[in-house]
Amino acid sequence: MAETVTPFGTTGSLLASLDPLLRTWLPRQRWFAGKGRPVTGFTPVAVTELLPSPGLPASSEQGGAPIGRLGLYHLILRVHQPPAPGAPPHPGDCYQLLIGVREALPPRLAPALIGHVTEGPLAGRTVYEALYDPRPADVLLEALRTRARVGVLRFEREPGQEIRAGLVPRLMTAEQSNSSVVYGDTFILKLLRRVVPGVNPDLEIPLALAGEGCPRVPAPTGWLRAEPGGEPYVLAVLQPYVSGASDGWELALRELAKGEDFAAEARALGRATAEVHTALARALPSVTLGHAQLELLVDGMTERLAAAVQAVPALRPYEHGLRSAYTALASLAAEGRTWTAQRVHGDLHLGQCLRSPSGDWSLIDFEGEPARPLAERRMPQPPVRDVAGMLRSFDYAAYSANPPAPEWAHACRAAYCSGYAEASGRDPRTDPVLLRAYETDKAVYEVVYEARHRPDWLPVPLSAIRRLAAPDPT
Ligand SMILES: Nc1ncnc2c1ncn2[C@@H]1O[C@H](COP(=O)(O)OP(=O)(O)O)[C@@H](O)[C@H]1O
Ligand SMILES: O=P(O)(O)O[C@H]1O[C@H](CO)[C@@H](O[C@H]2O[C@H](CO)[C@@H](O)[C@H](O)[C@H]2O)[C@H](O)[C@H]1O
Repeated sequence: MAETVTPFGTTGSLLASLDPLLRTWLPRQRWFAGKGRPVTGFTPVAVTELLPSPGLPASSEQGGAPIGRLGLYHLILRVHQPPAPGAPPHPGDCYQLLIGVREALPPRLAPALIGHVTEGPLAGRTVYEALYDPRPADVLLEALRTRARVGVLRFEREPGQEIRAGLVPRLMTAEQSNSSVVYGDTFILKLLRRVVPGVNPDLEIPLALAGEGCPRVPAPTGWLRAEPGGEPYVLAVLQPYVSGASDGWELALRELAKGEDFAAEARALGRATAEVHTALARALPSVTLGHAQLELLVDGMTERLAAAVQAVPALRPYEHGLRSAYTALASLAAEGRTWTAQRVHGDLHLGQCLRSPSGDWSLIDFEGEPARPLAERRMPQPPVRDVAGMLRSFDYAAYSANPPAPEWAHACRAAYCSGYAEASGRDPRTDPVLLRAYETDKAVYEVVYEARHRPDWLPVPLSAIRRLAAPDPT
């Protein structure tokens, strides 16, 4: 990136001030994907001053008067880390940060502290995670409302969609892979954290579904893009907030705890999934997966299994049994069986389903599995892949209960498939080989995910691994 002159010097001197603080703060963030490896440095991809720093002259580019005693910087930083053991060298992931600068933090912002700057033009000031602070969060909404362009940042709003000024922001505290701010129960802004150049499915898919008039997915109202160095990034998406909604995971656990059946909701979820798939098949291209593509699919699954066994040795006794799910699929492909592939959700589970107070289900978060490369996440896939994700999720709920409730999972899984069949005319259970292969692939992914992020949960996907490796012969 070319050096940019800011009121306190160059982007280089801003980064020099932040560098030692970010090295310790960044790895502690839930959304930081490179945990377990030290941060060894940063390269700026884009640095944008949104509000000038307190006590420093306003930037000539910005031109505006300093607002209060708050400085606000938008950063896209490439984070350097040594590669994971056995992985090839990597230039480092890029993260989006919104950094506030104040002379001191009021107590309500204490959890947002990044650190105190000791050197350079910002010496003596405090830097913090600005999304906690309503003022910077308001700056973002106002920029979307007014379709602002600041430096490389392009704040855009869907034609015909209005955003009311002055909605009160609050940062969501839920565990998530990105960071979201809710504005007055009217909108939710998701700020993507690990960003990659290219078309982001979290904006692409909801926009395509909105174009089809599909009511199952909140339609984007606005978004933030940037094109530093000619590479396009989607950085944030604003959409209507489903006020008073509960997610499917919370609801499922609540019903389980009461010993209640969840089959009616599972059936409604099956219908909602099928409606989204039908709209996606209309909106975006489908392809036929023939022998060559299916071989690639099976190879991918087999490689992920091998990598997972390396990462989590507890999988080793089941490797052979699990692989039989993939060889069965390869055999069908060799016999000439083909499947239609289309754009899908890609990481569908109960937590991605919201039920409004009126009982309608919406699907959210079309980013796909964050660890997979963007090109892979945007590839057409058989819709059974999402079905498998949901079937795993019912199983997850049932096996995280004490005692486990396999009958409950069985009823939900059957009801979900029936609902899907009612709305689409295709019952996923008529495709058992593909379904088992995708369920196996998902369970393997979950084992690695839990080993990395929530080791206490590892027994939940491992119990499914045991069943998938030795399926009931009936
Ligand atoms: N449109 C919405 N209305 C209400 N709540 C939402 C909406 N979109 C997201 N949420 C809430 O925000 C949480 C995180 O959103 P999500 O898109 O899954 O982010 P991430 O990719 O960071 O996990 C969801 O679990 C849900 O509780
Ligand atoms: O939060 P994301 O959408 O990025 O998804 C990741 O985290 C999920 C957990 O929060 C994880 O889902 C797994 O646990 C869920 C219960 O917490 C369960 O409903 C899912 O079926 C199970 O896969 C998901 O795999 C991961 O990508």
